[in-house]
Amino acid sequence: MSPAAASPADSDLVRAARGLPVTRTPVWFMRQAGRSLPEYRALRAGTAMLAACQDPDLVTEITLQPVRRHQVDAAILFSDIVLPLVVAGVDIEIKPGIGPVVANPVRTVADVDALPDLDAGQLAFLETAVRALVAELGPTPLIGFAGAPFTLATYLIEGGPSKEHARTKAFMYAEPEAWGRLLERLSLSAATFLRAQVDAGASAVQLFDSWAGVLSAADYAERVLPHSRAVFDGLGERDVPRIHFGVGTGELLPLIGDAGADVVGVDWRVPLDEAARRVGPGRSLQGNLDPAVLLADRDTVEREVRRVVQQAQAARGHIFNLGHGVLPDTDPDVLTRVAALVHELTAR
Ligand SMILES: Cc1c2[nH]c(c1CCC(=O)O)Cc1[nH]c(c(CCC(=O)O)c1C)Cc1[nH]c(c(CCC(=O)O)c1C)Cc1[nH]c(c(C)c1CCC(=O)O)C2
Repeated sequence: MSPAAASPADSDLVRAARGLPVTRTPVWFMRQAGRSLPEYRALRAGTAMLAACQDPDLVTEITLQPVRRHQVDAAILFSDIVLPLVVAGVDIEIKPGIGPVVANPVRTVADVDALPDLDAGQLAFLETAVRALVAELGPTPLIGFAGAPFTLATYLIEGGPSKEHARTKAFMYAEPEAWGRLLERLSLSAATFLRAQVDAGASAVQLFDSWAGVLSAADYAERVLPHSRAVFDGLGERDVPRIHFGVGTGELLPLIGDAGADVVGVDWRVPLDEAARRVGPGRSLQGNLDPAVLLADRDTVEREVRRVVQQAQAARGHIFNLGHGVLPDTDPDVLTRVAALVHELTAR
């Protein structure tokens, strides 16, 4: 929570994303809502993940839990990257400890053409949740999000989580036209999903291209980036900062920015001073504490937080975050301490 901000548009998160002066470095954590919190586990008990994501009361409460507990500077909508597909009618289940599993993976050109499209009219539950959240959050911004076309394609084609994404790449090389159509359709549904959140009051958006780091820069630039750019372009004139994140994207950092981001999310592999050089001027950075560091002793956590804050001085603006999501075994008190430490170290 930014004590000085009167509105989310004037919050430290939005200001840092735009490279404007802040009262202190804003902090939030990817996967801040979720299994690290006992109050989340209690609330979720007996409700399937994707059902919870479509229940406005549960979405609102789960989204607020980490904001209350950790005093972070932003809420992120409780949802999932596969939700637009699920709402459109694709048979997907999120299996605990595994991730999204697709009943009928996309393996042929005909499978691509048979995918249902998302209609904005199917997102009333989402608008209800976002409006309730914005009212509850006051000056604290809500981050809306969507999965980027490539990362969604990996789940659709592999049928579930995968390490190498070999089937995905094989389809990309063997069926370039159908690949282009698939990513185009996924970009349309991601844009519809983001517009619904922003129009209901979200103050920033993050596009998760979690698995883009498995691609070469050349393939990413030619076969993926135009579709991620189309998602951001689909926001039109909506004046909210755009955060773009992937894991293992060290070689892609300049391109991740070029796709239309105000803020480039960086994992723990590239220090933020080096990331600032790769991303270039005109963009802020988000990251990049290794989530595994939170499992280490207190002194290590503090040293690593200080290092991230120090290296971030090379960036136009900095949003403190982890390099990827909170690990389920993380002690939530450590997250609370990290948020407080970042605030203390960076108070202007
Ligand atoms: C790749 C991806 C997915 N989902 C998401 C991504 C991109 C971010 C990343 O790279 O981690 C995005 C996501 N998923 C979730 C959020 C909520 C907001 C937040 O607090 O960050 C966000 C932003 C909730 C969730 N999404 C999921 C959970 C856990 C489900 C549960 O609590 O049972 C949560 C809280 C399930 C999920 N959904 C997905 C995976 C890999 C998993 C984990 C499976 C597991 O470990 O159980 C797909």
